[in-house]
Amino acid sequence: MNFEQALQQKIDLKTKPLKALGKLETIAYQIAKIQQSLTPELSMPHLLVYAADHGLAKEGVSAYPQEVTPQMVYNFLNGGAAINVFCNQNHINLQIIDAGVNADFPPHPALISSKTAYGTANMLKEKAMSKEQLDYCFREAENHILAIAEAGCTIIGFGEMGIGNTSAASLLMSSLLDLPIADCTGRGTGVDDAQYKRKQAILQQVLDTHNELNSPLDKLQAMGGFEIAQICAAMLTAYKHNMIILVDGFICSSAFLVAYHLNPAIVDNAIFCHQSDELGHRTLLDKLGVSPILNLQLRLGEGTGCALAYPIIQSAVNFLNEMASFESANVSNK
Ligand SMILES: O=C(O)c1ccc[n+]([C@@H]2O[C@H](COP(=O)([O-])O)[C@@H](O)[C@H]2O)c1
Ligand SMILES: Cc1cc2nc[nH]c2cc1C
Repeated sequence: MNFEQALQQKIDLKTKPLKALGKLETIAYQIAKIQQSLTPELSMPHLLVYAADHGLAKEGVSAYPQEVTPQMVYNFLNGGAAINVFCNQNHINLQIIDAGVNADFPPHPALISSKTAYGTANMLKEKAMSKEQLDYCFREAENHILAIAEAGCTIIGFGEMGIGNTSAASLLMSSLLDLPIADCTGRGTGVDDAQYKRKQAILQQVLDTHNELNSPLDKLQAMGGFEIAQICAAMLTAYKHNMIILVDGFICSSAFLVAYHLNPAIVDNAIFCHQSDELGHRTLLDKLGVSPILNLQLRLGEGTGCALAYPIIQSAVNFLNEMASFESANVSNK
């Protein structure tokens, strides 16, 4: 019997009707396979929130002003945001990364500075970032994930904060999946009908400006954001270290999409935690052929979907490790 067969048998011989633990069985199988262990472990869960500002925000593509990005970073550091609450509840180590916010922050134990610049350039006029800035994003994220992996973390979730970043995510999705921008663009923080029409028109203009680009990295450079680039690199590095990768909502999924185009095998280690209400996320997940754990109509970001799905992932690992088998519990199997 090979490893996969032994694993499936272990799941099937638990005291339950065949397949009765549904998606928990799929998650347990995936995690055991990643770790090549019939007794997998979730150790030192981390959640990293990458924050950055976007030059395109000047075009009025968000319902909120750009200052909200640094203000929310302070909120994260003071423990007042949704992600703080859910990480505390589930004992997940939370760190905030300044990937390129348009403000300076005093040192804080939960804050890592990987500041690329004070926000990206306006991609309607030029590429969002230079090649050097993209390289910096990759170097910083790789070093950071390496340190977390070496400390013994086996499961890592990613979140983001950045006014304007649904625009970058929609552009990457449209360009990488070759879909009309209308199928990839939602209301983000909640733009009204007039702003939504304008957002779509501006994003179409950005696509037309950068339509000569072919490689995923060139698209990321032209239409991404510093937080999206660092998350993409962090996910690729987490995969290299065989970590379990928790993917949050629309923006994190767009970062994953870039990573997937660079290394499709990454999907083996990814758990999609939540289907966001942001228009386009459902299509993106369908295109990847994945099915998320939760659908709670959230459209917040911050990694909240990961933190909320974490206890379900724990339950999947725990049933595999702790539940009795038909034989050990003396229960008749058909
Ligand atoms: O994660 C999601 O699915 C999601 C969907 C809509 C909005 N957001 C959050 O809202 C911000 C981006 O929205 P916007 O309208 O400024 O592009 C950013 O801080 C995200 O974390 C997040
Ligand atoms: C208040 C606020 C909190 C957020 N958290 C993630 N994105 C956000 C956007 C806004 C506007």
